[in-house]
Amino acid sequence: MVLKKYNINPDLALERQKCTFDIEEIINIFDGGKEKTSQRRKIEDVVLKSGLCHDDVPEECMSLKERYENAVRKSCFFSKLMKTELQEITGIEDFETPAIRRIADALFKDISPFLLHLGMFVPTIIGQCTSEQLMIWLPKALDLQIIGGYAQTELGHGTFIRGLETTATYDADTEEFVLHTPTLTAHKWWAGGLGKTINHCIVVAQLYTKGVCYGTHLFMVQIRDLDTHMPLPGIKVGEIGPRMGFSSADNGFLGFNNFRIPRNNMLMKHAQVQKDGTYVKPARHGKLTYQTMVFVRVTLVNEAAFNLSKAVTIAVRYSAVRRQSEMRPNEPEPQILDYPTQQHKLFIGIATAHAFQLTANWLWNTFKSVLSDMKKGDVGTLPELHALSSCLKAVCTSDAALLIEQCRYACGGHGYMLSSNLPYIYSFVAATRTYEGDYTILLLQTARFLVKAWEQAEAGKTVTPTVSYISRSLKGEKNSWRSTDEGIIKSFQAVAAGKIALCVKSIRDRMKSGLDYEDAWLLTTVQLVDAAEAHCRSVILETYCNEVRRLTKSSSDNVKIVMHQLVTLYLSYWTLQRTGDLLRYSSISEKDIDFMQRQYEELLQHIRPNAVALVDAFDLRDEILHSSLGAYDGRVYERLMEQAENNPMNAEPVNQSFHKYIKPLLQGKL
Ligand SMILES: CCCCCCCC/C=C\CCCCC/C=C/C(=O)SCCNC(=O)CCNC(=O)[C@H](O)C(C)(C)COP(=O)(O)OP(=O)(O)OC[C@H]1O[C@@H](n2cnc3c(N)ncnc32)[C@H](O)[C@@H]1OP(=O)(O)O
Ligand SMILES: Cc1cc2nc3c(=O)[nH]c(=O)nc-3n(C[C@H](O)[C@H](O)[C@H](O)COP(=O)(O)OP(=O)(O)OC[C@H]3O[C@@H](n4cnc5c(N)ncnc54)[C@H](O)[C@@H]3O)c2cc1C
Repeated sequence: MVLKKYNINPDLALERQKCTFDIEEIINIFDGGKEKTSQRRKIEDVVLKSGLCHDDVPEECMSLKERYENAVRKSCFFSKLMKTELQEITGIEDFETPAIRRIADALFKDISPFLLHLGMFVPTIIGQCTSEQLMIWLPKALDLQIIGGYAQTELGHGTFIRGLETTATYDADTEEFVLHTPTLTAHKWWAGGLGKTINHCIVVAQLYTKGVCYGTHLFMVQIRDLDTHMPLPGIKVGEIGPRMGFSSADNGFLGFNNFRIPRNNMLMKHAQVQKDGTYVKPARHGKLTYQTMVFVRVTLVNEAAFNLSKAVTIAVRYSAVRRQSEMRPNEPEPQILDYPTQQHKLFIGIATAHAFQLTANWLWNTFKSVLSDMKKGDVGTLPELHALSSCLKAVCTSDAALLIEQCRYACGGHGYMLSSNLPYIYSFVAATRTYEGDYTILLLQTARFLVKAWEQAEAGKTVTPTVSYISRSLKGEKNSWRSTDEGIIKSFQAVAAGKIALCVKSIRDRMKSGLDYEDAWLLTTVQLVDAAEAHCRSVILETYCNEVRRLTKSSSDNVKIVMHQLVTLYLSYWTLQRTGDLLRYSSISEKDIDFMQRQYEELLQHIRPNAVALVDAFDLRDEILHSSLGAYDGRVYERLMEQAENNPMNAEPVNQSFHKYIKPLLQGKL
């Protein structure tokens, strides 16, 4: 759609005049510096000027098939743009993924069918191939001569990877693997792009050689003819059917009937099968084939932050424009943003988007540093990365989904319109809580790490920095509540330590009463999930505070003030959300809680004048927001009417169903 130009809504114009800080300063902080902001904007200009974002009919009014075809068209032209013009016009050689990621949303209200190609296929090639394999597949994948996906999940198993049923049996005579789908439940299910788009995919299958099963391994499989795109003989492939979101991502199913691939198509960076069928197991760590999942979990924290920032921008701008009810008799209707309950719904969204974005950047740096350790042969930091990426993925996607839904509530009935874009943003983020490891499953992974860390600390061993609070707790350090940033973080750590201690005690007590470890663990899993979530909260709170302090060192005083107000709001919000835990595990008193409640309410008032400026500082162009409620000019009603008028349902004054059914019904002739 072409966005009509309107004058700025007067309420929104006034809001912007109230701003106390330099918006550009905050934009630069989140982009990683002035230079990066300017690069990102250049990339956005190129894509927006390309005409690629235009749709003749709003995406939501297209059929599923039309949506898919439209998304393929755009994905192809966008890929071409990335390879050619973007590089030439901007002169930027090393594309910053966040900038490309952000502008991709100007093209796709839903999901690109190429998402998995860039999101998992290419990263798996990079992380799992030998250098010879890399030279064969990476250039082709980057140049889009082949398009791929990642087919791990099956109809019968997603979480439990060891339970996957697809087999890859080595035939030493022909030096090939035979891929086979032995049962209905062994069909690959869900892989993005698999239904109709991709011609290659990474397949996760149980490896058999010399009659022995060595567990799941990764294989590069061509599934379609490169010229005709027909499925190759022995391949059954298709789309799984309509879903809550991901409508244009053609998630697919895949079955193999004794389908043969060359030996060299097993990705052999970590484990190998030699020509004679001898299996060489990974030298360093048994779970290195899970690396792409760790990578995606890390990027999903960023996705949570980005999508939440979109939702809260829409809802805050709308709330500044929308007037409803009265605060006092005979006074004009206030902007709904003036209601403290509305501020309570929304300002935590702004603070959370900041907290998650800074945590995502920190986690990304941790990921890079672990990769560099692993390149040197040291896998010692991998368990901590796995524990961190698991809980952060779980908690950030889950919180973001809840807060995005809260943004929709904050927009009343209009938030329910697809043109608000809030339902799309929600359905995308809701899926991130499940895929790449379900919420509960990932928290249980973190819990394993925490229980082990507890046991290590108990044995007097040093534990890694993110769990050093466990050692302090074991030394008997008592928590004394202080309502400062540091004091609150320490108390949240005391909560996490207290919960881990109780889990360890429960497991031990249950074992003393005769249960084996597995049953004792199983019966404690409700507490274990809770403990892992508490640990994650303490990590987010600490990272957010540290990063804001670090990044605003040379900022102007006003930026320092407003960024710190958001930090304090976040800390106060979570204190009030977790008073039960804090009363149990820290020395917080009722008086302290009253103080925190008052502080929280005062902060809502302090942040109120800067609310619109704070969401402007996410620097999200209208074309990325795709929202009738959230455009920069605040012309909400004009856009709602525009989208109603453009609705294909209104193209004819009388729908044919009147003549076919209603009229006969009215006349008693049906
Ligand atoms: C246009 C530009 C666009 C740019 C694009 C960028 C944007 C990106 C955004 C989105 C793109 C992606 C879209 C993705 C769509 C979805 C894809 C998918 O969902 S793929 C499928 C994902 N599936 C899963 O995540 C399955 C979850 N299950 C598991 O991970 C595992 O089964 C398990 C639950 C972890 C259990 O595994 P397993 O049984 O094998 O292990 P255990 O016996 O439990 O554990 C043994 C020890 O191993 C440790 N462990 C487990 N996993 C890991 C790991 N990954 N790394 C390191 N260590 C691991 C585990 O903790 C145990 O340790 P110990 O306790 O024994 O020490
Ligand atoms: C939009 C979307 C896109 C996807 N894209 C891909 C893709 O490209 N490639 C791919 O391979 N997969 C993909 N998936 C699949 C996804 O990874 C799985 O759905 C996900 O990992 C969850 O697995 P599951 O569906 O088997 O759920 P299940 O494991 O069946 O989970 C169902 C419930 O059981 C609980 N549960 C299961 N096991 C345990 C346990 N041990 N302890 C306690 N509770 C348990 C879970 O917590 C959950 O509440 C996609 C999924 C979606 C929704």
